[in-house]
Parts: sequence; C-alpha cells; structure tokens
Amino acid sequence: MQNHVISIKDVSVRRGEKYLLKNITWEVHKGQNWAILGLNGAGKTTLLKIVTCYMWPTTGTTDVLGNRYGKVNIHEVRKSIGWVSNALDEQLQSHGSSTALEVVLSGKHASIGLYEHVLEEDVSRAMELLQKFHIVHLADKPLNTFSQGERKKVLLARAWMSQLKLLILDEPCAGLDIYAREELLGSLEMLSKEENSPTLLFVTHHVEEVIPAISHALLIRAGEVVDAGVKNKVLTETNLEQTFQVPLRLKWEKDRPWVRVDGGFIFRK
Ligand SMILES: Nc1ncnc2c1ncn2[C@@H]1O[C@H](COP(=O)(O)OP(=O)(O)OP(=O)(O)O)[C@@H](O)[C@H]1O
Repeated sequence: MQNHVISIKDVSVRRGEKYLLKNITWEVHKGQNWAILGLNGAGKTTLLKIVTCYMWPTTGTTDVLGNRYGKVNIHEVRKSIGWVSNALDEQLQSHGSSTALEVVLSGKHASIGLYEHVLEEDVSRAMELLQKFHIVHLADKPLNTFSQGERKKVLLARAWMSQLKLLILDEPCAGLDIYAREELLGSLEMLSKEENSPTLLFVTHHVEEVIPAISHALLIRAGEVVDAGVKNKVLTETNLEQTFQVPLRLKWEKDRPWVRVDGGFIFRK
C-alpha cells in the first residue's frame, strides 16, 4: 500500500434505484497524475466526494494516502488533500478585500483569512508562485478587482502553497479564454514537474486539456468506468466515443490529444 495514493475497491453508490457509481475499482500511485473525463452527470463529482470522504459509498472500501476511510480521523487526512473548484472560488469572493499575496499565503495554513505569523520564506515562495502563474503584478491588489481567470490562478497558486499530497483540479480552465487557458495549462505543466508536487486529479470536459504532465486517464460513463490506465492507451477514439456518446476524431499533437466531433450537431429524435 506504500505507493498508493488512492485505492478504491468495488465502490458503489446507490440512491434509491439509481447507481451514481457502480463497482468502481481504481488505483492511483505516487508519481502519476490523472485526468477524469465523462459527460455531465457521469459521476465524476460523486467519485471525488468518495475520495475526499464527503460521501460514503453504499458498498466497497476506500484507502487514501494509506488511510482506510472509516478507521481514521478524516480531518487529519483532508489536511493533505486540496480541491480547487468553482465552489472554492465563490467562497473566496467573500474575502474580496484580501490581496492575491495574502490569499496565496493563507494556503500554507489551509485557511482563507491570514491568522498565522508569516515567515519571510513563505512570502518568497508565494511570490514565486504568483510569478509562475503570471500574476505577480497583482500581488498587492484586492481580489474583488480580479477577472475570473486571475482568481483561478490565485487559487491554484494557493493550492501549491499548501504542500498537499493530493490535489483535485475541478475544471480549472472553465470560463477561461483560449490564451488564458493555454497559459494556465503551461503553469500547471511546469509546476507538476517540481519536486514534491502533489498527485493531480484533473477533471475536465475538454480532452485537449490533458497536458503532458497527466500520465493516466479515467473515463466514466453513467457511474461506470469505461477504461482507466496510461493515457495513450485509454484515450482512443473508440473509448472517447463510448464515453461521450458522439462520433469523434482524435489526433495527438505534442503529447496532447485533440478531438473534434465528427459530423457536428446532435439532434435528438
Ligand atoms: N445526493 C444525490 N442524490 C441523488 N442523486 C445524486 C446525488 N448527487 C448526485 N446525484 C446524481 O448522480 C449523477 C452523477 O452526478 P455527479 O455530480 O457525480 O456528475 P458529474 O460527472 O460530476 O457531472 P458534471 O460534469 O455535470 O459536474 C447525476 O445524475 C446526479 O443528478
């Protein structure tokens, strides 16, 4: 179990007659970064809630970072897990008068307000992270003046400040323009190569966002795994068509998969 970041065995989540997840077995090892792909309602968030113990499965077992859920203090385990999502962005907006630097520094102590004594080395690291996300010019500006893209970068810089072991990036590029997206993906690619970078779970609706740093992919459809494993084996036209239920064409370029829908619009009968 030493190398396991996540080990989920036969997990099902049932609500009434409906399975939100069905017989999921999934292992994530140290050194891997995973993309999680599936249609709206496929069960991605439910799976992440199982991983973070915000939801309890109907059957099956979950081990995260060497801890069997049900037998550990989950609050302790969660200190090593980050979840960057739109919900966190909304939470952040109530701290609108905080500066980017303050928000990034607050990641050190997993709070949004700054309550702890700030060390000089922490300020240097926070400034370095702001630089890596190309927002160092915003360090002293209040958050309530930032664009959506700028806020996302602040949140991601904050996550890297936290020295996490497992980091969930829940649609980090949603709402970004094409330039901002590529810039953000570039920062993620670079940071993922740093020593002690957390294991990433990258949830996205856009296959082309599976950057080279992502080594593995999990495809999920209607609560069941379509395929899981090394990304080059999993991200195939057949698997993606099965997952997204549209005919599509896939092309790899510079270790990134690009898809286009083959035939355009979908008209339901
Ligand atoms: N607490 C719940 N009780 C009943 N059904 C639920 C509950 N939570 C989620 N669902 C249903 O389970 C299914 C999977 O939802 P989930 O949020 O995991 O999907 P998702 O893949 O994250 O979708 P999206 O891409 O739209 O965020 C959906 O049909 C949803 O309506």
